[in-house]
Amino acid sequence: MVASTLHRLLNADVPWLHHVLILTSALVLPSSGIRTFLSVHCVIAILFDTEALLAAFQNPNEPPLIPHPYLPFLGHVVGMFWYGAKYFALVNTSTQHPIFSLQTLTTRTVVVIDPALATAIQKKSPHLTFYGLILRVTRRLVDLDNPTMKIISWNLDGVEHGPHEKGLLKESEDMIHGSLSPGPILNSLSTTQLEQFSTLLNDFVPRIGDGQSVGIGLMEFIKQIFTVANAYTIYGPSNPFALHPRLVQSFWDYEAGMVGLIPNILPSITSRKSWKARTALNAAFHEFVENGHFRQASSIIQKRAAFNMKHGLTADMSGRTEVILLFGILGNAVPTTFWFLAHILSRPELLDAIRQETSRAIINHQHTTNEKENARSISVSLLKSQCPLFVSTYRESLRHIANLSSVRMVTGTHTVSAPGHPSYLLNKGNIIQMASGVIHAAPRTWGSDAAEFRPERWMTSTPTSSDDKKRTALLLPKSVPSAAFRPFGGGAVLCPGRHFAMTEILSFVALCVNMFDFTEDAVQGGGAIKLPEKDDSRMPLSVMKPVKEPIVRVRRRAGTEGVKWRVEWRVEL
Ligand code: HEM
Repeated sequence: MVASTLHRLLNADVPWLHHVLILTSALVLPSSGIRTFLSVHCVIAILFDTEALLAAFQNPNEPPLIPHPYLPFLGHVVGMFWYGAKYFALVNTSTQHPIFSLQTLTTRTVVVIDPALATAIQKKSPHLTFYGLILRVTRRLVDLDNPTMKIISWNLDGVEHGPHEKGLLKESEDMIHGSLSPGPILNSLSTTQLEQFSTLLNDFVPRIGDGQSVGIGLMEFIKQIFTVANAYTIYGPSNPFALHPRLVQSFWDYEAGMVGLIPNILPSITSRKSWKARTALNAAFHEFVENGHFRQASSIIQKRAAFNMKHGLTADMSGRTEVILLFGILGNAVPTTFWFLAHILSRPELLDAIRQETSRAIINHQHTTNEKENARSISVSLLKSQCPLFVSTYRESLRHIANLSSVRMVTGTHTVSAPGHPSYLLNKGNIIQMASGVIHAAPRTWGSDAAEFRPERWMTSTPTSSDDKKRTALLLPKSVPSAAFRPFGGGAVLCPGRHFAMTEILSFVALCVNMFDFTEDAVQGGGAIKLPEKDDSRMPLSVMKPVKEPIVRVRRRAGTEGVKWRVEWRVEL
């Protein structure tokens, strides 16, 4: 026992020689002032080595603790705030462990880098909770009160009252997952959404009057159309944004400052813009519920309102839960669409190839003498089945921007194992973060060109026949495990909106590239759009944003100014 303690002490990453020298000097030096100074210095120096000592004494089966080099307990927290999502990549570069842990104040954050371990950890388990953790954040994001938290948290993971007793959260979660799975409800939602896109985009640049153009930020353009269309589709014609159009701006002001609301320290001062916007959104959704506008909304919202009432939520709190759902609906879809479009527009050759490829999905494409007056429809099912380069570019865009870690909290100490790895002990109270950003960029998984944006990465390398059109888009490139592509999470917590998202994003971008020419605004020099830099230094709540959005000029494509476009859900040739 004593020998093992000594062994661990000696092996700890602690400069013992330095400490011993200082301590000895402190004891032998004649001046009491210098002695006190050196003793205090020595105590402080040893305190600064606390994490190295903790690492030396940790259970060898735990994921290795990476001591912060300067500041114990706080250093990694500051690092995460300072460097945002790329902090895990920075630590990983210097350590190269498949899994490691960081001391963060009183808890340990376990960072998972290896997809095989992520596969093992993300399985449904009685020892791990997702909602237990996420609810604490949600509460602060939309300002829920104690009685509401009590109702929502009832039998959260089916532990207190068994898995068959459904509380509000479980009831709502099951309903949303069911509604957004392939089937009639999803088809009906997508149909409404695509009609909305068609209408909004046809009106965006007027069809009459050749050469008209609109100048707008590219992200701004997508925010406008997506917010209005999704609000109509999900929340119906009397949705808060239809009644109060200024809320579109409020929603994105709120979204931009959400991270600042999480500490909940005087948010009306420390995160004022976001807090003010949230106040307006909460009030509008309160009105939405109170006035019964949810009765004209999608079946998802009608059912949610009924569950909320049954479980005793007030109209005010019920409205607030919609604000967070709306963030789930728009928060990732909008920046994903931005990057997908920006990657295409900034590569003229890719744009040409995609215009050519997506023409396979355009129907009613009649070459009459009056082509300008034609109506044209894009079929989503044909986009998905006949346009592999387009689909592959969508997936590659997601790989490049999705750096939100999948999180879990350990509720019971247990071990996990995966092929090729020793078993790892996860302790109760550990916070797990599966580091999607690091996993999506690993050359080990994606090849030596992992850092490159390769639009065709997800296509079969050879055509399945002599016809190049027969190349198809893959769900995953060869030899990439499914846990290595995780923009929609993984395992027990998978985004239920992924099918809806793919349909809306492919449709919107196909409409944009076929209807419009986008150039950089003259103030930015005109010409093809330059791909903006990714902002990877924020604590993410969604996929990455650009550091600066390009300002663009949008014109109808020459020769098709009068065409009325539609995008349709299920149209086969
Ligand atoms: C490209 C677009 C999208 C991306 C990248 C995305 C990503 C994600 C991720 C990663 C999660 C899991 C959260 C986590 O592990 O922390 C999630 C959850 C969720 N997403 Fe999405 N999402 C997208 C679009 C959508 C859309 C369009 C909807 C709704 C129509 C939606 C609804 C939801 C909901 C309701 C949850 C919570 C799931 C639960 O509580 O079990 N998402 N999304």
